Formats: sequence, structure tokens, C-alpha cells
Amino acid sequence: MPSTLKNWRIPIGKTRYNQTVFCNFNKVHHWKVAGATGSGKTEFLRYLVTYMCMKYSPDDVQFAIVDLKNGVSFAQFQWFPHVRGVYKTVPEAVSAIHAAHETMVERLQEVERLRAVFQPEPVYPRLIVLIDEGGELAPANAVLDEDKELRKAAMHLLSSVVRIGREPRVNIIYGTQRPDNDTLPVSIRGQMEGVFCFRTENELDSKIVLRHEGAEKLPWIPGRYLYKSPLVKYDIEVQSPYIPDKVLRRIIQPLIRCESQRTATQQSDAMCTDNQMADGDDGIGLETREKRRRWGRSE
Ligand SMILES: Nc1ncnc2c1ncn2[C@@H]1O[C@H](COP(=O)(O)OP(=O)(O)OP(=O)(O)O)[C@@H](O)[C@H]1O
Repeated sequence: MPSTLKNWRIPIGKTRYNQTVFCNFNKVHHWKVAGATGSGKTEFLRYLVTYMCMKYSPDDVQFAIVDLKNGVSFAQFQWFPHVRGVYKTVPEAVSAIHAAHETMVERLQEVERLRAVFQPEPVYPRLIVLIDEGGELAPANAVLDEDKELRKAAMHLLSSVVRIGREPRVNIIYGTQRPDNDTLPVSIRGQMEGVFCFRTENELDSKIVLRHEGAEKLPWIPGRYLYKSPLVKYDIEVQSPYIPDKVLRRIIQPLIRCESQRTATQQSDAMCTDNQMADGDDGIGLETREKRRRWGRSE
């Protein structure tokens, strides 16, 4: 079922005056999340996924999660039906980005076909490629030549998605400690209009992320960041929401139970089919029963 959902305002935290701040995925499509180690980027990304999975159905939003910290931060998120996969190595990440790019191209081709004959277009489920620790994808971090080529291909595909992913609703959220030229080429960085900049190590990093200083002066409080978007006049200082592990467990554990029940049902269906075969309800079973009867006779 294609999505018809219009409201893509997502609460992203509170100001020091206790006002809730929202970002809008219908208006800004690609986002970078940057900041020093321990500043709260991953927790914020985990919150974003959880919030959207709780609010929207898989017909509205789907995620391809690239967790280049070996999958440790998003392992539990595989249980959300919205999540296409959690990809934890560079080759896995490249194939996930490739698949998202393919989805984008297929959607664009379908739109073109429909527009040509004045047919209404479906509203596709939003596909969000969320990359945590994107710096690991940088071609500069490759050891072997072939590895470098793989990473360059990933950057090339990402650059295509940020340029034309808006209409087919394929979005990128790219998290990294420092999106400089090595980790995120300007061709990609420049197209990511939304910024969540957590505290940076120094002024230079702040300038790279925000194009001005300031993030290095944020108080050293995990989850504190500057929000920059074409929709707001000035950067806003925000404290991000935080989902403690025990709350996440409460949300996800029933999904794991559901999945194991589904697997158990599938297994018992398979056993049922085996029994039917043994009873002779299909061709193979009949043959087996016939053989047994004949063997019985000859014995
Ligand atoms: N909004 C928040 N409120 C309270 N505590 C937080 C918040 N965000 C993060 N923290 C705390 O800070 C710790 C570090 O956060 P997180 O792992 O998200 O940092 P990071 O920026 O992703 O670091 P790295 O780049 O090294 O992975 C978390 O384990 C958590 O305890």
C-alpha cells in the first residue's frame, strides 16, 4: 500500500526555554549529523529511528541502517518491520546504498511512465538510508585498491541520491565525527541542507560542519547540538531526546516475541506438510504409501 501520509514533522528535542523543536522531512531531505566522539550522535540517530518506527507504518517509512561501528549500536533495530537491514561492514554498506539507489531509479522510471500518460503517481514509502560513522566509508580509509574503488562507488551513489532522491522519497541521514573532504566530498555535503551539529573538537570542525564557528563552544553535555536548516533563520541550540535502553527493550521485545512466534508457526506449517505427505495427501506421500503397501505384501 503506498503511503498517503502528509505529516513529516519530527520532534528533535527542546530548547533551553523548554520549547519543542521539529524538523520536517517533507521539506528537508538529506541530513548530516556531526560532532566529536561521545557528543551523542548515535543516541540521537537511535531516537530518530525509534520515533519514526513508532509513529509510522512500514508503508510510510523504511530504513536501511548502515552501522559501521560493527552493528553494535543498531543490532536491536533489525526487529522493526520498517528496517530493511542493519549493514555493518563496508561491502554490506555499499550493497545497501546500491539497493537504495536502485529503488530510487525504479521509482523515477515509474513516475516518468505515469506522468507521460497523465496517470496519478503513488506516494512511495520514504526510504531513509541512515549511516552511522560514515567516515569509515571514506576512500581515504581503504587499504587495498579494490577496497578504495568500492568506497568510491558508494560515494558516487550517495552523491546521486542526494541530488535526485527528493522526489522518489529516498533520503540520507549521514552521521560522522567530522565531515571533511576526506570523509564526505563537497558534492554530497553541499546537498545535505539539514545539519545536527553536536559539540565539535575545535573551531575548524565547526566551520566544516556549519560553515561558521560556535559548535566548539557548546556545553559539554551529551545530546546538546546546534540545529541548522534552510527553514530556520538562526541555528537553534537543542537538547536531543534520549531513549534509555530499558525503554527500548520494552518497545522491541514484543517484536522479537512476534517474530519467534511467526517462525514457530512457519515450522509447524512445514511439519504439517510433512505429515500430510506421510499420510499420502500428495503425490510423493501416495507414492511412499503405495511403496510401503507393496513392500508389505512382498514381505
Ligand atoms: N540526549 C542524551 N541525553 C543523555 N545522555 C546522552 C544523550 N545522548 C548521549 N548520551 C550519553 O552519551 C553517551 C555517548 O553518546 P553516543 O554514543 O551517542 O556518542 P557519539 O557521538 O555517537 O560518539 P562516537 O562518535 O564515539 O560513536 C551515551 O552512551 C549516553 O550515555
